[in-house]
Amino acid sequence: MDLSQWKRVVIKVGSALIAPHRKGCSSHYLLSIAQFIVRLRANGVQVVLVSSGSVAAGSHLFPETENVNIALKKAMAAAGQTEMMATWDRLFDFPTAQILLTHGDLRDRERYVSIRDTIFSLLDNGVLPIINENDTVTTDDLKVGDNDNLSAMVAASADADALIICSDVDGLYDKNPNTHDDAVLLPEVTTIDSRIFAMGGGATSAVGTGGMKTKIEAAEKATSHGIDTFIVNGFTATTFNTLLEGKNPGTHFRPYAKPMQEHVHWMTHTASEQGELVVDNDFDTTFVDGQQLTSDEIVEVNGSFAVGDTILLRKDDGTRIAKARSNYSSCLLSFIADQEDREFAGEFQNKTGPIISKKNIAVLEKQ
Ligand SMILES: Nc1ncnc2c1ncn2[C@@H]1O[C@H](COP(=O)(O)OP(=O)(O)O)[C@@H](O)[C@H]1O
Ligand SMILES: N[C@@H](CCC(=O)OP(=O)(O)O)C(=O)O
Repeated sequence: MDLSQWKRVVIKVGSALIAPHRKGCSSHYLLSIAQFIVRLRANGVQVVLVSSGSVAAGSHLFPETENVNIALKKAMAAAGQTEMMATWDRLFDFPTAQILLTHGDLRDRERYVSIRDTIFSLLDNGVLPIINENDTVTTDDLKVGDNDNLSAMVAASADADALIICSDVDGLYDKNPNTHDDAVLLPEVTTIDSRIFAMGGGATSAVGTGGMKTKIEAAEKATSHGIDTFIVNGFTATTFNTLLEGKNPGTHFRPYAKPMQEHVHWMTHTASEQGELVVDNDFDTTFVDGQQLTSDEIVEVNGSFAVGDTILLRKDDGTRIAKARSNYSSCLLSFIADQEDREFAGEFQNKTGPIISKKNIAVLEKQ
């Protein structure tokens, strides 16, 4: 871990640190995080903050504690968000900016690029971006659902060197330390595999979302982009002094030695498929030597997608092969795949170009 190499860092702060008693925001734990941000910036490191806590911060404004439905949670988020932003803003003597996002924004390539450009413009002008999910407008289909995964998507979009997830525990343990006295902390994780995923349970606090499961998912997203990822305890000020000394105070997930290319990473970890192409079971999945998918190999076109949308390629037996950018709409693909005259279909495709281009294919490793 070499802090002097960090140019850009994303720090994610969990709800328990923002509103520990659900009586509005408290700056109690945020002070040491704010000091850490100030020190990093003084050392020339650009910082992006992903802050949870709008629901936890706003809940005290609503007397209803039983039957908290989705509409009420959204109202808490709307009210808590301003309180949370005001609390952060008071802690800094430089400007802050609020960015509220949904998965619908991040999975759209144009909007994703626009978000990235905005983050860079803010950073280049000394403004601290503070990001949260736009809870009031999300639907099941549109939301990321937890800020751990959101912070990893943000870290990838901002091309960060490190992602620091500040939580209410010291890091990843081999089992939940809140329910197992014999749980052991893992200081370092080099490979995120099913064994690591099996360790991560859900949240046990009243305010957290996702627990360790979503933090491990976030670490997988970030490390595959080449980003050093840490889960640390945000309750203790020593955490941040240790980080500034270049030491790891929690769990360090090592980045991939060979990170994915940027657009392949986005397709794999951020974009969600708008439809799917089902291909023959004997389809060669290596995509080598300029080999191209032809309409002859398409068994079925599912869903409705436009040119440029991300689609899933899967075999007839259900095996997920790859995510790719479609150069054809679902209508056009159905049309050529349904042609009985295969020569016409072949010629049509030769003239129109490849259905998917090699540079826009993200092969899914876990098949
Ligand atoms: N293997 C594990 N190691 C550490 N914490 C775990 C583990 N499994 C589940 N957890 C739970 O994850 C919680 C942290 O996640 P969460 O409550 O979502 O916090 P945050 O608000 O910081 O995102 C811990 O308090 C703990 O209860
Ligand atoms: N967007 C939500 C936070 C969701 C979330 O992931 O919370 P946490 O597990 O505390 O990071 C909010 O602001 O309340």
